[in-house]
Amino acid sequence: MIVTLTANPSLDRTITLPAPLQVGDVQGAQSAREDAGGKGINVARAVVAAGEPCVAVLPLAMDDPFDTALRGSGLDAHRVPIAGHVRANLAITDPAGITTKLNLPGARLSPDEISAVVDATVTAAAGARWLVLAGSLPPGVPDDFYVRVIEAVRAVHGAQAPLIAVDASGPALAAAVAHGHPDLIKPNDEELGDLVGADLTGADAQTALDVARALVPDRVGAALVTLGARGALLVDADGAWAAVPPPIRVVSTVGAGDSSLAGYVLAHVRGQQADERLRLAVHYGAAAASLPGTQAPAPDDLPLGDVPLTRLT
Ligand SMILES: O=P(O)(O)OC[C@@]1(O)O[C@H](CO)[C@@H](O)[C@@H]1O
Repeated sequence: MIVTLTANPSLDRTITLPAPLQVGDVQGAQSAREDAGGKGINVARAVVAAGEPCVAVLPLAMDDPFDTALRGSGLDAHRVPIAGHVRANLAITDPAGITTKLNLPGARLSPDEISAVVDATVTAAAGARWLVLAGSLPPGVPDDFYVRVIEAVRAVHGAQAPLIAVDASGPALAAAVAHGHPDLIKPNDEELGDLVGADLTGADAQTALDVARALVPDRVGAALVTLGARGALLVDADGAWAAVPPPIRVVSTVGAGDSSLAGYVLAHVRGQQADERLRLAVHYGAAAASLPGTQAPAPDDLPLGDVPLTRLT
């Protein structure tokens, strides 16, 4: 079983434009859709679509309209009651596959609500193979929140604790790497650069590897670094591999990284080796980018074509 925690879920509104976005202009949209989103929820949707059991933990008020979209997704969700309401994030996509994303801060959590989210995650993690901690932290939640969750899960479950993946950015990721020793992190090029104070935007796999090696395995068990259309890099204690996606038509890149993480975890629970985990991660990321909105890919959505892989070390 896989458990995900989304501390800051979002109702993802995607607007598709028939022409490139013109800032400051009035433009007619072609279509719109809404998905129950937030990084951990997106991971959970891809995992469930692949037939693996998954529980998604999230803070959610009883009367939140987000629950309608969440129920529609068919996820097994553990809702931790809070007073605030889920944010709505906006993605605007154009015919060239360029996405503009506007994210709101999210509902403020009180100290009691934060403790309830930690407790619910510890409970849900019993017997799980993976715990995926994903996304930004909402207002009121301190930067070391993921460290707190990791420590609580490991303290309660000991040797039976699940492997823990962290998909975050900025101070939340920095704290998790400095103090939590996650089993896996999944930064993109920019987030990895922020972590070490370097500009890695657009970097190739070898450059990203040189940076990631400073973290793996001393600070994190492994790093899956997504590089957008250039594919991804996997670094663990035993080696490093790079993979590139098959050709696709990009529709919406929102959630592609989440699907990559889902692909990695799915391959891991199926007993696949590091290179095959990376291959499935890249395949899932490509599938998500070829689907509209934050739609999570099912196995049938995986694009045809190879995912060429190179061993780097
Ligand atoms: O504010 P965060 O949590 O960093 O990002 C939120 C978000 O952009 O991430 C997902 C795509 O990865 C979307 O479902 C959601 O809108």
